[in-house]
Amino acid sequence: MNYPNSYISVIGAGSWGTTLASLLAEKGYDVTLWTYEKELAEHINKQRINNIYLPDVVIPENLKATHDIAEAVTNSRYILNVVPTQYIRTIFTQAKPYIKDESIIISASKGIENNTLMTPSMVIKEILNKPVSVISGPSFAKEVMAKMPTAVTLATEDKETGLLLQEIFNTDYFRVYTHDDVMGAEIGGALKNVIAIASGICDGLGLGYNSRAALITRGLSEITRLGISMNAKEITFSGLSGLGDLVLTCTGPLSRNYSVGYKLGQGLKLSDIISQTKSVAEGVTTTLSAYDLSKKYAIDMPITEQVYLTLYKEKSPKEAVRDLMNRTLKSEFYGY
Ligand SMILES: NC(=O)c1ccc[n+]([C@@H]2O[C@H](COP(=O)([O-])OP(=O)(O)OC[C@H]3O[C@@H](n4cnc5c(N)ncnc54)[C@H](O)[C@@H]3O)[C@@H](O)[C@H]2O)c1
Ligand SMILES: O=P(O)(O)OC[C@H](O)CO
Repeated sequence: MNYPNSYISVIGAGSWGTTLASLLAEKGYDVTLWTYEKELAEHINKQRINNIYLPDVVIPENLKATHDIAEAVTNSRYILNVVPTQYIRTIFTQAKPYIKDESIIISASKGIENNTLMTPSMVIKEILNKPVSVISGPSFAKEVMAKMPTAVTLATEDKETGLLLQEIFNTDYFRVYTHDDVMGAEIGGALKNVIAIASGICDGLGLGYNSRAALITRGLSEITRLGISMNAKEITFSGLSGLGDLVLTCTGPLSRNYSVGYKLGQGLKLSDIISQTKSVAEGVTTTLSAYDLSKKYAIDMPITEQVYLTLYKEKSPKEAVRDLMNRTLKSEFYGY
């Protein structure tokens, strides 16, 4: 199939970048996948396998990998960011001189930058001075790569770009819905990772299904409160990038964030858990940002606070659960 302006760069060859790059290559686009690791680009080009982040799955022949950021972005009409959040600023600053003015930028990363408290699209927009669209929602890479039915949100600042990107990403197993709330899509996608750590902790402690349902519901409540204060739309949090991704990540053992929490609940130390894998659990660093955002906007975020104390202040998971349950009693909904 031939598409006009069909060059697409995918920046970041973790499991999600590799999956989205493969999906686009299978649709017939000319896809270049930028890898942080030099040897990974060589391996993908020779063996058609991402042996570090997504082994056992064959990568389409028309996908080219490169470790050279200039080569990756120079001819591209579309540039898709899939770099873990804390590295986006460095990588896009390096890429900036080679990115064409007319390029369309999309971000698929889910986190909040530490210290600046900016979402991925805010970071990239600051560097490139252009609008950035966001693709988010319940989407485990392994399941998308296996072509299991998946639905996601594509949030854009303008409708025309939304319709264009919807056509580009949509397949018969990857259903793309347009939306206009970039901030809401990113806040939901980033903060669900924090609640997923809490959900994993509960399961690791063997606390049953009631606690998990409570965490999902009250987690959504605190994510929504923060999102609204950051000018996101309330309705976004009941959509795919909000509730949808929260449910998936809090209940699916495929989630890296849930798995970190589960191991913490079983008594392992955070530093040991992280050192055992090359994969990123964005919730670990995003917890710091989420905690800072709750203070900045004066929003009550009790689950986020307990995850922060557990990850960074050596509070035991059991004590965190006890303190969550023993807070001052209150009404479920403000104003009722
Ligand atoms: N994996 C999924 O199912 C999935 C789904 C949706 C969104 N996401 C999001 O996509 C983003 C990328 O996650 P992933 O799962 O593809 O990654 P991953 O955990 O599979 O791989 C880690 C990635 O980090 C990169 N990396 C490590 N050190 C780096 C550095 N110093 N500079 C730049 N890059 C470095 C690696 O090259 C690799 O691409 C995250 O924000 C994640 O939340 C992931
Ligand atoms: O494995 P996780 O916890 O990073 O979650 C992956 C995706 O964000 C799920 O939508």
